[in-house]
Amino acid sequence: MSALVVRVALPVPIPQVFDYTAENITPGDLGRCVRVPFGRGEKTGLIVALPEDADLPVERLKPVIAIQREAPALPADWLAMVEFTARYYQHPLGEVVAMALPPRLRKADAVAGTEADPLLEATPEGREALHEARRDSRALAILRRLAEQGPRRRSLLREEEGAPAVADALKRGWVAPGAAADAALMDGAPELTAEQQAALEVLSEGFGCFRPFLLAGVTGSGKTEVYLRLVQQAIAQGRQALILVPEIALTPQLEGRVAGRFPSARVVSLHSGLAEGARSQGFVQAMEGRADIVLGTRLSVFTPLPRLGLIVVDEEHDASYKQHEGVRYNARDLAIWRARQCAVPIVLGSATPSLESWHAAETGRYRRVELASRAVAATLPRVRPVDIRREKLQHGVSEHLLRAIGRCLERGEQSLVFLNRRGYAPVLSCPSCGWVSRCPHCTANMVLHLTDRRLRCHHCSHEATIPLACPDCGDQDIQPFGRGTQRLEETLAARFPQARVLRIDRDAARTRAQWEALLDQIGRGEADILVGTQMMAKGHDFPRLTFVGVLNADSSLFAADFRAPERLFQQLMQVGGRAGRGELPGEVMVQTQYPDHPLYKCLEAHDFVRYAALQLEERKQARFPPFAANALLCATAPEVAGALAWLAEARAAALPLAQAFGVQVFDAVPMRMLRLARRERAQLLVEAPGRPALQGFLGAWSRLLWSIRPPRDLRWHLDVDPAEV
Ligand SMILES: Nc1ncnc2c1ncn2[C@@H]1O[C@H](COP(=O)(O)OP(=O)(O)OP(=O)(O)O)[C@@H](O)[C@H]1O
Ligand SMILES: [Zn+2]
Repeated sequence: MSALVVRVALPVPIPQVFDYTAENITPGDLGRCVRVPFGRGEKTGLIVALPEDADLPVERLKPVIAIQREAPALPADWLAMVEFTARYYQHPLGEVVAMALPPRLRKADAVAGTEADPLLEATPEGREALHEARRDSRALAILRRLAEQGPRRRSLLREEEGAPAVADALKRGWVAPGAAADAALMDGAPELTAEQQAALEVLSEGFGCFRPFLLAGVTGSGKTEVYLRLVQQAIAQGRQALILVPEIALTPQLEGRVAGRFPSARVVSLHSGLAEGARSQGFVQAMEGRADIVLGTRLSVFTPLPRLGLIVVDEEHDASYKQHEGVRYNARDLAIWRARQCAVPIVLGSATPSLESWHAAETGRYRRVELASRAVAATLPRVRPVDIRREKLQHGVSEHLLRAIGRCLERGEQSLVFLNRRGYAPVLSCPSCGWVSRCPHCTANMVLHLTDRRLRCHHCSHEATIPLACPDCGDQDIQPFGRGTQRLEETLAARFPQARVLRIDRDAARTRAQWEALLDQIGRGEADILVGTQMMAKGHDFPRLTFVGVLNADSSLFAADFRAPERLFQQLMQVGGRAGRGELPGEVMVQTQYPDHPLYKCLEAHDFVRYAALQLEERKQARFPPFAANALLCATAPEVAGALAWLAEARAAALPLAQAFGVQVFDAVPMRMLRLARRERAQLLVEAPGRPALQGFLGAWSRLLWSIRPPRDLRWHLDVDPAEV
């Protein structure tokens, strides 16, 4: 068959695909990258359809330049997924493809590593040879390894023992490819607790069909162990497992733990810190079915997996699953869609599930499985609010908290003081004229960083030197106001001169390597007091960490965003959950001016269920998600008036549609943080009774939006299911 027309998704910011002609096209070319003329230049895109007819007369179409046939074509289910993403998030398909495909594949140069990588095992002849051998050889060393450790990937053996030795052993018939299911071999797994075992039994009933589970397990309950057993079962069935983890959690420690557990499985790890080549290679390995486990952050939800058998989303509530720029997708939600599409079970795990998932479990859409106790520790840590209304704080820290740290030090244990604000002080100000260090480009203050002596805007990264005197009135007595992690570190070091104080925030861990080094240092016990931001809040497991103190939690208690209390509760439960995970009991103190606030009461009682019920009731009254579905239309311009005017036009276009779909389109408003990086911002909210209504409306509305010609300096985007409103 030689179809003539190919339909191509190109990375251009318009919701359109483009037709070209090509010769000798076969159905196998669907999903291949292609180079085409575009405008005055060339572009690379993906063939997304082989239509019978083009939208234009065929003679007016241009021919493609080249089709990349060396690399495998993207499979149909992958195309279906990017098409769904484009449709659901109202984003041009070509840009979704460009985001989801690793650069090397996009560039249409071939990616190495298409070779098969079988699991090798010792044959009966091999075992005999091992017994009879009198002289040692490299090939025998391979046999010994296989006899002791079970089957192993050929590529791993080549790395360990050298390629000639592997070839030699194969030639002699001592080793041979074994069954794929051998990759399920598990190493060093602890025996499950009765509770973990019970959970595993329920979850494993899900294999073979679409079944969404919510694994609600308290901090330290050993959810990871349960995931790993499930992964083992999936691999034993000859299937692949996809494990999604939050941005900050994917460390070599976790990679090592998973790879170490499955010595003969191929584990592909995907995250944003990966070099282009490594990402492309992992992607291809997964796509060709050679990877058994894909472990990765949000983007890896787009990894093609022909033998997919299980999806796990760890810490499913985590904000990093939602992308905040470009294609504003939520990887957890796409993972659910994908599990349904591939008819596989999906496990969403968390100690503090998102209210969306919790509600889905309450209403029976997801099946809830619980782990109510910790795996190792006898109890959950004791949590106490510290009332700071009448106490004189020492540089922001209460005496209660300081004494608890002191006791912890005496016992030789680690403590963590959590303050979600990096830098030395959030602002520099002048006491005589009221000048503050504002960012010239944003509605925000510039943060004082003393380690490198700079003022820095955390929103646009604008930097300035620290003035010696007030720029407005010349007063030399300008002062840092408030505190950040650097100042807290200084305070604690002064109070506990004998202690090793270690600060962990984005400034201390700029690169993945620095972040790793810090975690190793803590793990080796080379720090007594940790000062950390949210980077330290989740996932970590340090058995000697027994005390957690929290500063400045109140600041998000009355925030304007309706999700702020949910996030605060999750964050406090997660950070508190770092205490007392091993044999030693843990303690948590939260400084607050509102010790009787229901949030702190629920936290004290470790009562997620009650807090979730309270929050869901409020959401129901106010018609917030999950009792409604939202979208935001956002516009930015040099002046907010321009953004508001365009949004008003967009709203006028929406009104007739809104009525038809039963959705409400609110007036455009300037954003709370009006200026960001020299642009002013406004948005309008769309509220629908549910996702189907919202989707129906957005589909029709966005077609109109693309047809309203915006002023040249205006930019706009839609955010479907926004994380913040
Ligand atoms: N069955 C078990 N026997 C012994 N140790 C276990 C068992 N299950 C888990 N552990 C250990 O308990 C600790 C907590 O487990 P894990 O980190 O998986 O918990 P989690 O539920 O993911 O916690 P969090 O949500 O707080 O991150 C780990 O050190 C883990 O190795
Ligand atoms: Zn700024």
